[in-house]
Amino acid sequence: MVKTILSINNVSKSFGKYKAIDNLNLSLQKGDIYGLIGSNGAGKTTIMRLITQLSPLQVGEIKLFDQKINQQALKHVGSIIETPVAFEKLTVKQNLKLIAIQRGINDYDKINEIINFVGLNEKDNTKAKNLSLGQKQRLGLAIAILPDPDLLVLDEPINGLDPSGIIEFRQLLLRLNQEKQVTILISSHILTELYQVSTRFGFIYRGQLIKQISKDDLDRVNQSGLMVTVNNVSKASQIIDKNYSKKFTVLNDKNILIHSLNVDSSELNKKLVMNGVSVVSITKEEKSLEDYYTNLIGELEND
Ligand SMILES: Nc1ncnc2c1ncn2[C@@H]1O[C@H](COP(=O)(O)OP(=O)(O)OP(=O)(O)O)[C@@H](O)[C@H]1O
Repeated sequence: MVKTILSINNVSKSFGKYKAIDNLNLSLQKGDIYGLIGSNGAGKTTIMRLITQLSPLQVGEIKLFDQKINQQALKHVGSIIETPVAFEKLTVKQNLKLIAIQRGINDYDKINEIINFVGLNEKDNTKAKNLSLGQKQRLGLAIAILPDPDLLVLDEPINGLDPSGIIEFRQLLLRLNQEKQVTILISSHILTELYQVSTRFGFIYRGQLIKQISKDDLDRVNQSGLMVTVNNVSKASQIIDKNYSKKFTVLNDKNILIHSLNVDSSELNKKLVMNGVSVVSITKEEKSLEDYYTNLIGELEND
């Protein structure tokens, strides 16, 4: 059964006369890794601050685990929003102990388990202020997951990480999601990375959710077809036209794009070669999340 973890209903938020969030509706189902995408100032952090009650709700309703947000429900939410929350003068272990005391967690073995999980075992006695940026992000994640949250809210958690740090952080998130069934709301401007972790995407534009799409649907929409590279496009296009009832576009003197992936490329290859066309390649042409986002925003800004 699909279980709704978070639902944001008709939420608006203004700062003075400026409407930062405008009648937003969004929901997360259990197991989602929901990637929140939008340009600078679109409203992503504001949404996350409203969910975690760092910012008071003005209009609309937010439900966590099917109840109105309250302190009890928030105990099941971990977050990294803006700066990580560690105390600089405390060590990694002391920071986690403090959170354990605050949250009434008596099982101190769990602290070591989490330190291992986020890969800070060699730094457990290092003060937070002496950690590298990536290690600080890991400590932030450790603090967020110590209370075993059902929902993690992560605002640009991979900012500033080096390439291997990004890969490790991604693996941590996927493990949390798959092994501990944690639902995750995550924002990032690194769309290639967001694409790799997310199961659904929400696009925020000027405080509004302008589009929501699952990864499967995105992949379907983004598969733009088969790119056929040949030495003779006019002959090749006649063969394609004669044998396939598919739309295609001759892009230049070497390339033809067939607007479908539902074509057997080895059969096509054989037909072309048998008719004297020499085939350089036939490749699947897929667009990226970034292409999708750029198109979406481009359409809005040209309206
Ligand atoms: N406390 C505040 N007072 C006044 N304006 C605010 C406040 N917090 C946010 N805003 C405004 O609300 C809008 C949304 O900001 P928000 O931080 O949510 O954007 P964002 O999508 O997270 O952007 P970024 O990708 O740059 O982090 C911005 O125009 C911002 O200036």
